[in-house]
Amino acid sequence: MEICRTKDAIRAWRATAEHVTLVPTMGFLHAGHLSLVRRARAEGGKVAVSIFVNPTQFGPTEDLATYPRDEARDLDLLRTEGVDAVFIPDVAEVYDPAAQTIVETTELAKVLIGKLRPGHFRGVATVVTKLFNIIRPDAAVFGEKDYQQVAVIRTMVRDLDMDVTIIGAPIEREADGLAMSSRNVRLTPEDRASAPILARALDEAAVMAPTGVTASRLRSHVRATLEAEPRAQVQSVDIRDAETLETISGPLTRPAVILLAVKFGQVFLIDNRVVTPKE
Ligand SMILES: Nc1ncnc2c1ncn2[C@@H]1O[C@H](COP(=O)(O)OP(=O)(O)OP(=O)(O)O)[C@@H](O)[C@H]1O
Ligand SMILES: CC(C)(CO)[C@@H](O)C(=O)[O-]
Ligand code: BAL
Repeated sequence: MEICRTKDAIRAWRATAEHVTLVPTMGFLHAGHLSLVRRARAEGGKVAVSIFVNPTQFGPTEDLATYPRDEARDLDLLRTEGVDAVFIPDVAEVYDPAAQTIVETTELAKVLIGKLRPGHFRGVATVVTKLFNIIRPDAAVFGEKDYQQVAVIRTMVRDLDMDVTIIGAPIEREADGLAMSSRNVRLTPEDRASAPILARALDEAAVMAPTGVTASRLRSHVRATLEAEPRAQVQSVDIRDAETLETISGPLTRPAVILLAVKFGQVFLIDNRVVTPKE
């Protein structure tokens, strides 16, 4: 496995590969990330993984300083997975302090998580553009746990005519349903025990969705389920068109996605589920 810390090094590796699928990550890898690596492997060709905790997608009061990191363990896991190259630059390698250019999906960046984390999707779109320009992958895999992030990337690629195929990969969960996340390790034991409430609320919603329930009734039910858990600080519960992320009112007529953001202490967790109405 080639470990590349500079743009020049990963570009030199790229020049030796015919077809490359990239898995962008912020490290502290878990089975969710490894499922993306396997999805990338299924494309054929070479697999590259980037590990970069991108400062521009964190707000000033967010957890950049405490974001979990373990480079040696990450590299071991990727080696075991048979990854061909890892791009693991430091901040100075990625960002020129004199840079002026940003990439932003103007509407999508403002709603849902974008409202809770202003500037977040500008940071994501900009760094993913840079990663695409540096590595020039044919395809890139993103997890559907970050549902809005996948929508932002797809929109950016379409709007800017980027020649990269975007692949969404399903959410990997712990045995009790909690969506895997690097941030889960920062939950206290009590919060960890309560956190599967997100998945339970989504499971209940999936059962209710085909009964002809309205979007607002479904949303209230999910919110009430979450609020019944005293440790959960509910940040947002949204029901949107699964394809366009537009708001929905009245009975569900098309697949909808339920998007949750909940804090436990200082730990920000997200989860989502696509539900289908009655046939
Ligand atoms: N449970 C999961 N199942 C599938 N994909 C996942 C899962 N968790 C993260 N990913 C995907 O892995 C990629 C890298 O994500 P990232 O490194 O931010 O990990 P994370 O676990 O989501 O961390 P965070 O604590 O920031 O939420 C993203 O495309 C993300 O959607
Ligand atoms: C796509 C990404 C690697 C960009 O920093 C990040 O947002 C993530 O890990 O999901
Ligand atoms: N997976 C999303 C990265 C972040 O929370 O900043």
